[in-house]
Amino acid sequence: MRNPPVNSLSLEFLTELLISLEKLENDKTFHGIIITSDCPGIFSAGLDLTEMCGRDPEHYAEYWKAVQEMWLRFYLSNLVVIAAINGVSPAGGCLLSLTCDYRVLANNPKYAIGLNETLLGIVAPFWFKDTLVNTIGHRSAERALQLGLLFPPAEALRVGVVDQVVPEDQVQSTARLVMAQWLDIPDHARQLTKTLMRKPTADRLLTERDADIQNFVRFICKDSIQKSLHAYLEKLKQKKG
Ligand SMILES: CCCCCCCC/C=C\C=C\CC(=O)SCCNC(=O)CCNC(=O)[C@H](O)C(C)(C)COP(=O)(O)OP(=O)(O)OC[C@H]1O[C@@H](n2cnc3c(N)ncnc32)[C@H](O)[C@@H]1OP(=O)(O)O
Repeated sequence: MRNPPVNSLSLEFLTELLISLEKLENDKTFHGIIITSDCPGIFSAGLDLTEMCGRDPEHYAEYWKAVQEMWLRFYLSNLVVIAAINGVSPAGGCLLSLTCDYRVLANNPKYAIGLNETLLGIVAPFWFKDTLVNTIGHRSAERALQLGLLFPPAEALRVGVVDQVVPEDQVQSTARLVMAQWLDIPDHARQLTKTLMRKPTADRLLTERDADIQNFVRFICKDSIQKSLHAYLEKLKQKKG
């Protein structure tokens, strides 16, 4: 991912990600992809706050549809998808990694990962929640979501948000080793098993997709939510000054 400075998932970047995924899926010489970051120290800052702040309802609806599409397409991809997480990964950045089949995280205490939406005064939608529950179980997910926990590497491994923590200079090589193991499995059997495991979760969003967009638009348009997102963005900008 190369969307400096922080790989935020803007509408344009999400569209590029989806086009890239589609191209790779349509090229039958590809069997797997490794998602990693070109921004030093940052895997992805998550959803782009500027797409959710000070825009009109039509824009929010279009943006949310793209976020849903990203989740659906990566979560259900027939390719083996591995996240080589070489930086901090809050909220939507964590969600993107949770769509992958395997997560390797660099062992740097700054590289926290988690769904921290509540800390921003927002609520992780049900499909964010379902993805986390499927990964770490109900009790751990409930605690992590309510408290908006961002896990440092050792904790992330203990709770199961990531599958492996390795020294920073070994993230890419480890992801490639893991990819080789996954690609050794007969493709059709692995793909069908992935579908079996993930389709019920994806189907829930597919059947409630329009309602989920409407909920998002209603929620994000609230004055109180706009105020807190605006204040949060300002705080991020002032950090430098
Ligand atoms: C009732 C149920 C209804 C259901 C409703 C559902 C509602 C759900 C709604 C939303 C869900 C959202 C999920 C998300 O993903 S929200 C985004 C969460 N992300 C964050 O909190 C991360 C914020 N960023 C940071 O913490 C830092 O930027 C960090 C990634 C740690 C990098 O730090 P650093 O290297 O120091 O860089 P800066 O902070 O200086 O940032 C550089 C510039 O980038 C801008 N920035 C940062 N993050 C974002 C972002 N997520 N979106 C847009 N822009 C971002 C930052 O403002 C700086 O900008 P500038 O250079 O102009 O000052």
